[in-house]
Amino acid sequence: MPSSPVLGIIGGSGLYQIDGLTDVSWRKVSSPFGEPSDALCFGTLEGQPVVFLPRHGRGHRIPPSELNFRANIDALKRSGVTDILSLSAVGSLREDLPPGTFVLVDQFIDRTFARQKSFFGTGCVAHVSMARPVCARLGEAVAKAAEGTNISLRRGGTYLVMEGPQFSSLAESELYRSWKCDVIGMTNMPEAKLAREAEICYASVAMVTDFDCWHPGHDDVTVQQILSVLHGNAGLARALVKRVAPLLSGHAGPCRHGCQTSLDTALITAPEARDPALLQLLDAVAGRVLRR
Ligand SMILES: CSC[C@H]1O[C@H](OP(=O)(O)O)[C@H](O)[C@@H]1O
Ligand SMILES: Nc1ncnc2[nH]cnc12
Repeated sequence: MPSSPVLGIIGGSGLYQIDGLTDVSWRKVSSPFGEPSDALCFGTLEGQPVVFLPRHGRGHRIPPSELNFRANIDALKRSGVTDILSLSAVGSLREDLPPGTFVLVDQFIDRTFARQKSFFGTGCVAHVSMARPVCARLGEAVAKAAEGTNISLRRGGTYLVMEGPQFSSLAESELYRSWKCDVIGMTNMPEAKLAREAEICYASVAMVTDFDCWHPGHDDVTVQQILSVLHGNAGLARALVKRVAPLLSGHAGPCRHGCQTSLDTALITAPEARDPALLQLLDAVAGRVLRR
């Protein structure tokens, strides 16, 4: 069980480093699940140990479908991370969430289909709950950190995760709006599922960069438009992270929402039927429950 909190930050498009870290060192962390997106940046932010990972790698080399989400989460777990804050660019599916708005996501609809979605498999099967995919304790810290700033933070929202890399068609965008989704992006799944399997608290701040393609009053989405809004927002995102970090020191003991004990009720494969080779891969992610 983790003793003191370590904050992991996954930076999305436009966020390839964070400011204000002391004792900084970029270190490669190996994972039995393959190559993480980049080296991890270890440091201290406002007295709090943090580990930063640029989701697409520095220079934005890796597209959403080719991200090795398992290696990224496994490497963060091996680095002692207890809480992950994801920062992501998203399109808005609602008139009242204009570009520049930050959404503290609390639900996801996973429409991805070409990704490895679990650490578990034949030889060790697990089914974790994703009913509440976001950690309420970490989410609360993010909301508190935004108070008194000029960040426009909307608490709660459903993030539709599409496969990409192409943006959605008008019919798809309208379909997701009819499902009452709030924002659309390409990366938070299976990231959130894997964080849950690895017993790491996960919260996501989705930064609206565009109105996707449904909005009659706006041009269709382009990368140029997304990046120009994002560069405007990056300072606010960094300020938010700086205020979240010290709040973690108040998080004594395991998360009461169960994020850090999610595997207690998830494993179904009988001990004698487990595959030793898979168990070895699961050493960091599930060692807590597999070793007992
Ligand atoms: C550069 S626009 C599309 C790209 O941005 C988002 O990524 P991230 O969540 O890492 O900020 C979106 O999901 C797409 O991958
Ligand atoms: N409209 C959009 N669709 C998917 N991913 C995005 N990331 C930023 N804007 C997006």
